[in-house]
Amino acid sequence: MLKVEHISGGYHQTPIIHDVSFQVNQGEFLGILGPNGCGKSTLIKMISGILKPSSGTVAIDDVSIEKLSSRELAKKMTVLPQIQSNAFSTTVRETVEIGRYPHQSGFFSSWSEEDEKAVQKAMELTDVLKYADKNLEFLSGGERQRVFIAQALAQSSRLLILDEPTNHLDIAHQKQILDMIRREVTENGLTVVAVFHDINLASLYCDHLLLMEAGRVRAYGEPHEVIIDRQIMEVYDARISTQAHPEKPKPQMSILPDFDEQTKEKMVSLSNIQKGDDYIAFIADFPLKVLSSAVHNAGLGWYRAFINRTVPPEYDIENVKNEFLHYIVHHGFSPTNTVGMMTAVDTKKAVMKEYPASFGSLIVIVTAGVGNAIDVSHAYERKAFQPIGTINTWVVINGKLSDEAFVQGMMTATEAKSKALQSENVMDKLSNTIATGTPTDSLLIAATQQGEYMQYAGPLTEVGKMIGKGVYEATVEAIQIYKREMEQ
Ligand SMILES: Nc1ncnc2c1ncn2[C@@H]1O[C@H](COP(=O)(O)OP(=O)(O)OP(=O)(O)O)[C@@H](O)[C@H]1O
Repeated sequence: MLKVEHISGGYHQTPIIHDVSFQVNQGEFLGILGPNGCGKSTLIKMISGILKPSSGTVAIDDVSIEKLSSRELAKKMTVLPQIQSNAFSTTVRETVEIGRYPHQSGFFSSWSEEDEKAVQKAMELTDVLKYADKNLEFLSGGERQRVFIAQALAQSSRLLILDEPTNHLDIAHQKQILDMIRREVTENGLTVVAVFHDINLASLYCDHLLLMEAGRVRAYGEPHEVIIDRQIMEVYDARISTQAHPEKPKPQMSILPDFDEQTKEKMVSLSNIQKGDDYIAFIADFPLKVLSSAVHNAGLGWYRAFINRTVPPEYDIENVKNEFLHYIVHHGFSPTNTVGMMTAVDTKKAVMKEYPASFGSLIVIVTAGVGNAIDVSHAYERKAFQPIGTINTWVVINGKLSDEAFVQGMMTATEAKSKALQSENVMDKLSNTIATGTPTDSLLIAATQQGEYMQYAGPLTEVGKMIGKGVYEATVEAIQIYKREMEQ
């Protein structure tokens, strides 16, 4: 559809673009990224015929744009430049109607039903119909932006070139406009080239990305091939870190700030533990990075408090999310800053241990109910699910863990827990084999993310050794407490 081959050029004698080539097929969305002044807008001007390259060619459907008249070009390609916030004296409808000019012929108005429909549809898609008769000067920057997007859509060409289409827009309208453009791309074969400053939006909505650096192509490919930590950091000269998007296979990045408000390293200890009537809590005065399989706020996040509460055996598990939220609020914890777990055993009997270590220290807190322990390798033989009986394990580390260390820490802790069940001869009553856990065990690994950096937490690392020893010893003790209770 659009083929750019070896274009170079700039303004007067100043070269800006150097040997840029790429191709966009029909029904594809290409995002152009790059730092301020790298030449994105200049490239857009060259693609759209506003600025002539000193060498190289731009072709649409294999026809060089130089061979097309401006009206022919406008029918094939719509260009929405960066919007300037000048005063405008036209109405929204009149502005959108301008998009239909390439379709008009002769001196006399040839406004057709098709023109009318295109204008109406464009205003509907961009949510500006409600301002149709308002003057542009009375609209906000974001509302105006949507009017110009409507104008571009009304032009009904098959190729849309947009320079920062979503700046000025709030997140709801960014999403609405980009969802709408994406739908036109996927369902109706529209081809789009757009400049983005927001790397995450570009990753989310584009099929391919072109990353520019000083007028050249630094990287081109699918978002995962372009949004790579080191590459983005080098091109933008800013520290970032990439993560998975929660729903789509499109990498997202976070800015890593270079300021540090904290002067003194903060530590946690067993003194951070508080016991309530029916819960045990670990409360820090700063957030810890946490990976957990809790009931409330599971997954990876930053939290200041963890609670493990006792619930009665007849607890209604169906309503657990809502009920737990109410419990947290009712007990004065912040619902967005607290991780919550539950157990049928008495949390006052939780085993709490602290281990000094070369990297800082490690705290382990375990509650164990093993009445319905199972051997995971025989679990497939079971039908009924008995939710009562849980081993809840917290491992809190004074140290800084990498993501892989968090995952390895979970593995190390799980292995240590299973070994404790083996040592204590806890049986799966159905298979009559040694149990490995219970059906509802929860695990939490938390780290202060200060002090020594630890890349790994496997069994033979310093932190892994302490996790193995601590979780094993605490779980053995918790099982022994449980057994004694059962005997009484
Ligand atoms: N009309 C012009 N005449 C001369 N130089 C220009 C002109 N327009 C832009 N430039 C220069 O060309 C270079 C690239 O500008 P361009 O606007 O293409 O960058 P950009 O990547 O779009 O930047 P931004 O992210 O800030 O919008 C800059 O150094 C700029 O000063």
